[in-house]
Amino acid sequence: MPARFESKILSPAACAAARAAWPRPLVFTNGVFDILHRGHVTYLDAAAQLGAMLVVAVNTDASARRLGKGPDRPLNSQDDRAALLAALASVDVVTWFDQDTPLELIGQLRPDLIVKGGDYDMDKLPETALVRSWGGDAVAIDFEHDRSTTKLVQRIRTR
Ligand SMILES: Nc1ncnc2c1ncn2[C@@H]1O[C@H](COP(=O)(O)OP(=O)(O)OP(=O)(O)O)[C@@H](O)[C@H]1O
Ligand SMILES: O=P(O)(O)O[C@@H]1O[C@H]([C@H](O)CO)[C@@H](O)[C@H](O)[C@@H]1O
Repeated sequence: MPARFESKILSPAACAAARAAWPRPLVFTNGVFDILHRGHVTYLDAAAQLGAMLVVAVNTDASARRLGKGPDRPLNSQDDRAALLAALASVDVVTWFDQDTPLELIGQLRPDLIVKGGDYDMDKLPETALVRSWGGDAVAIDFEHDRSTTKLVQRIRTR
């Protein structure tokens, strides 16, 4: 019996087909989310409160590997990373992208707001100009918890 949250995980094509019926404002965020931590779930809850629906896009394993976060990263597969995100009450839909950036997917879904954590300067992201081109906006949510997957991996490795 699949867990109820599995139905939140949609392909990019399914998202593009469904988006016209989605409530607005539509909030979009993306990331690798390799080992989910308190910083992730806190910013995702804040992102969800900025609109009517939150879509989270994860990098495929191949895309994540090209980011250079570490030779053995991601540790968790795309499917597992998507499942953990889908299990969160603040997340309405999880999808994925195989490119180096979510630019193409954002162009297909046309969200009203794109969100990242406070480690990003949104004005430097190409996706910001894209979302602003149709009147949307881009915000970075300040960290409330000093966590990172890399730090967790390092702690596990040096125990
Ligand atoms: N401590 C944190 N608080 C709030 N948001 C965060 C935090 N860490 C990462 N984020 C955000 O979570 C999303 C996913 O980031 P990512 O998967 O790179 O997390 P990470 O912990 O930084 O991982 P890594 O250490 O592997 O880079 C991004 O939008 C990022 O801005
Ligand atoms: O988990 P991360 O490293 O925050 O996710 C990356 O975010 C990048 C960001 O959106 C700037 O474009 C993105 O390009 C990259 O593909 C990862 O999702």
